[in-house]
Amino acid sequence: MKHSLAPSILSFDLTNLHESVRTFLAAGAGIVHLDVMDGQFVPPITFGDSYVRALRSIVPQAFFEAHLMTLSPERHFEAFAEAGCGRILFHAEAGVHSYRHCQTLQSMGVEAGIAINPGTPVESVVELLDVVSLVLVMTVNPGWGGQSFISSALEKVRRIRELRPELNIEVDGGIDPKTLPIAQAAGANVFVVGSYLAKAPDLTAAVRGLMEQMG
Ligand SMILES: O=C(CO)[C@@H](O)[C@H](O)COP(=O)(O)O
Repeated sequence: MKHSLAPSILSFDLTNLHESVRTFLAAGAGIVHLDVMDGQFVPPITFGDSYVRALRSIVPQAFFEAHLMTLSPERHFEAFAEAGCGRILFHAEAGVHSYRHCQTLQSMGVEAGIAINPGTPVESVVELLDVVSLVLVMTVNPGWGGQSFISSALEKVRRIRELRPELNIEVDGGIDPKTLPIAQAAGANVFVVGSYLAKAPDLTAAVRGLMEQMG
């Protein structure tokens, strides 16, 4: 099982974002995690596909994943795929046709990921496990960086890992050197990290430190 670090750009200084992205990729982080918020599924609004396209022109080889915290996520699949996202995650809570949406992403040649909020049970995604490449277990309420890790979400990670030993399980929210090993022990193998890296005095050292912990 491959372990990956996915820095979220949400909390980085936007005036210097391109340098931060270059730095964390050069330090070994394998995924650029893009938190797309629409002001409806969650209160804040972040950015859209044109922003992702601009970022991609700076690091054209990087693997981009879009985490759509939007209502009607399917409306945005094409735009984010064309902007260069190799994986698109959407929320199980955002609609009633998740299975079809996963099939749509597969037919577009894009990896599908399904995300669940802290209050959403594993049962809501069990029927999707054959059509996703990743399940994202939120370890904070979606919408903001810098929140505290919700440890009760780990039981969901354990249960999904039992059901699917080979599936990618990503955790997102409050991940830092203290919580990463706990999430990893529960069975997570992809780690979204926002504010810990954004605040790090030495970004390269912080990425390398987390990667060493991942082993
Ligand atoms: O999706 C989200 C928030 O909705 C996350 O990606 C957070 O942005 C992670 O940030 P930290 O909790 O690591 O600060």
